[in-house]
Amino acid sequence: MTMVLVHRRHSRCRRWPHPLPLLSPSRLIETLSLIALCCLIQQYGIVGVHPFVIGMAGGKPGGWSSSSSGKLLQSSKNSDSLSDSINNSIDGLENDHAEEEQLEEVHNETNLQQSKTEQSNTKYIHGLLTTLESLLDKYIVSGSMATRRRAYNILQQIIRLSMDKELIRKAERMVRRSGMPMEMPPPLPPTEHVPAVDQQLEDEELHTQKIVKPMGAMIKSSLSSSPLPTEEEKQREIEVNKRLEWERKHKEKSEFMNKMKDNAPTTTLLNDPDVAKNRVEQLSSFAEDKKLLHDTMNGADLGASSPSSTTSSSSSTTSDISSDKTEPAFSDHDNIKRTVTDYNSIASAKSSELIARAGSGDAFLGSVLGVGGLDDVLSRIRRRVWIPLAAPPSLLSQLGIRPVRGLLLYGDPGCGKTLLARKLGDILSPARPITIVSGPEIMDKFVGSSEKNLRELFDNPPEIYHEYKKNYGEALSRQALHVIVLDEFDAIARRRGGSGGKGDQGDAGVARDSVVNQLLAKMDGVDVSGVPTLLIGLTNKPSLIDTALMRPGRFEVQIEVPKPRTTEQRIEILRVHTDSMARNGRVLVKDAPRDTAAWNVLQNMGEEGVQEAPTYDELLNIIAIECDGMSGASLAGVARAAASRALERAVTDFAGHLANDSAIEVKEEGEKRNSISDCVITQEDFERAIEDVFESSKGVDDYSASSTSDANSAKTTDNGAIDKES
Ligand SMILES: Nc1ncnc2c1ncn2[C@@H]1O[C@H](COP(=O)(O)OP(=O)(O)OP(=O)(O)O)[C@@H](O)[C@H]1O
Repeated sequence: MTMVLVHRRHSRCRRWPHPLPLLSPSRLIETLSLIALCCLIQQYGIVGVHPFVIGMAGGKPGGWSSSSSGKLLQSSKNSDSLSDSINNSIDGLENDHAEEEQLEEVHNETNLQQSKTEQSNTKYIHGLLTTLESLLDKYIVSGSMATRRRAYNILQQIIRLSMDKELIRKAERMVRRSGMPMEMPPPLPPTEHVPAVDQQLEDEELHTQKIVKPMGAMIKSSLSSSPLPTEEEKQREIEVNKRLEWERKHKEKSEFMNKMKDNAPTTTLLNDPDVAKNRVEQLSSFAEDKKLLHDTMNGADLGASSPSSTTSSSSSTTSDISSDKTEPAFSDHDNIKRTVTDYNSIASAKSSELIARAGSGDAFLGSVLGVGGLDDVLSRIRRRVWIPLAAPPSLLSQLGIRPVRGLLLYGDPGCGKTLLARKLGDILSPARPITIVSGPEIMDKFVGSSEKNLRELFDNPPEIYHEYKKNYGEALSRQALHVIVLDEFDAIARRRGGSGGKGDQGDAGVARDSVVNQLLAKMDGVDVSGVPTLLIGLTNKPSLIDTALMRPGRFEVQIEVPKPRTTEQRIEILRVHTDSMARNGRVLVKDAPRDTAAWNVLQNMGEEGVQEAPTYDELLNIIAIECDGMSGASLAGVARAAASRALERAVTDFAGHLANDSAIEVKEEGEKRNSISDCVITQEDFERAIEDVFESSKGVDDYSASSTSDANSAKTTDNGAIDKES
């Protein structure tokens, strides 16, 4: 038996344990099978073991030998084919290894290249992500459509190019968090100019002009070439001439309008309300002219839109001041100087004029407004908020003053903050309805939605009232003040960064911070295109509001709406809520109006009863003393509860009579009376109502006490933040 050692040239293969795994499994099986076959045939024993080939030798010594190349050399006749096979196998093995090494190298190179590509892709995508982030920040602040378009394009690039799916997901998360809609933004509005498109439009316009103008001329020339024009043709010629003249005039107007859009504003503000009104009306007349021109150019009836009819229709819609002018609007040279800014200034002057009218005289008196015991508060609001809004804008700009943008009303629950804000809205926003929204309504569970809600609140003010729209049109729509009342303001304006600035409110805290940021941005007027807006924030907890919102220029005016402290204040509130009953003779008082229910009841009580009854003022005084410590809402509750006691008595009585078929009692001769017509509220009703309200509002009053201490610990400065006394 001979030990045959089969070598491999490759040094790596000489070590033990050698990489049998380098052989492909099929090759290994083939080799082993051949060796086993050899063993069986020649009946030799196993003679050699090699790390990668188990060699078998047998027969005569020297019948098998090893070569330097590691091949088995065969000298035996019987074993020719076998040794060939084995040698082939070994050749195959070596070739395999060479191929595998080559493959491995190629593979490594590819891997290297791929990782380089991935790295540079990741780097590029990170760049895009940074751009996207800054665009989204801008979008959160401005809500601008142009920014949204750019951000959307960047997002699409990331989705298209990123090799790393995680980066795509990250980009999408960023977009969702910003509140930007994922869908494609609407196409560019016509006001956004693209030079190439503009050029094309210009070319097209020139082309159309070429077609339109000769058409009129053609008709004219064809008419003039006719030897004997008929009556109809003459009429037609007049119409054509009129039309050509009309086109010329309106072309001038169009050029003027374009000039207004392109050029910088040139004129001063106009404060005279009549002039302002006139100018705004002229603008609307111009719009009408333009529409008629458009209709005519599109084939509307020539006669109906003839120059004479256009002028008369437009002048008939203008004010009486302009209607007595013989010259049509915009015909004199001065008008050419007007710009869009003029109309905005005029409308702005008109808006302040309307506010001035609404708040003049007794408008700020509590008794007129229906708000009791808050005359101090009302006079402060008048001075700080109404006066700058009612002043002519030109005067304000000369004085360097801007109307306030935010008013914070704070105080205990039920002290009349919402009531006051509503009434103020009527004075401060006479041209359009006010918007009242509760803080929690703005907050949305979806990331970015709260900011969006807030933006929409500012960006979509209600339309101005019809009569103003009719008279002053779009210009006033842009300039009339929009009053937004934010009830439960602390829900959206809480201090950022969680309590103590540690950001311990988790995701909800982060979301709320972003809402405050949005509010700050909106209040700072980043978006100059919006209508002027006054925010009125209402809260029971002023100390929770973010301090950045309190600085001058934002919620600059902060006023406490307190509980009624004196008997007089409570009397005023009670008077607001009982005035109607007393005037209608439903309160049993000595000075009840004649021939009312109360007066009739008094008559039946006799002289003594009348003497005992209090007057209306005395009754209010008695109740106000007994209601010490109550809020405005509780006092209103007392009035309601007393009335319902009297009503209960009367209805029960009446229903009983109905059941007995005696609903109508004859009290006196000829007079038909029943318990309903005798329904009056007595002093006793009020006293029992006070007990009821005290009983039912016990918990609320406890809460009031605690929040009073909170409010009291905060001291208001007239123009600035709320300072904690501690
Ligand atoms: N000063 C007041 N004069 C007349 N009525 C008042 C006054 N204060 C409160 N009321 C009555 O109480 C009701 C509730 O008041 P309001 O909702 O304005 O209080 P609030 O301060 O906004 O309370 P909250 O902080 O709980 O929202 C009012 O509708 C009104 O009928």
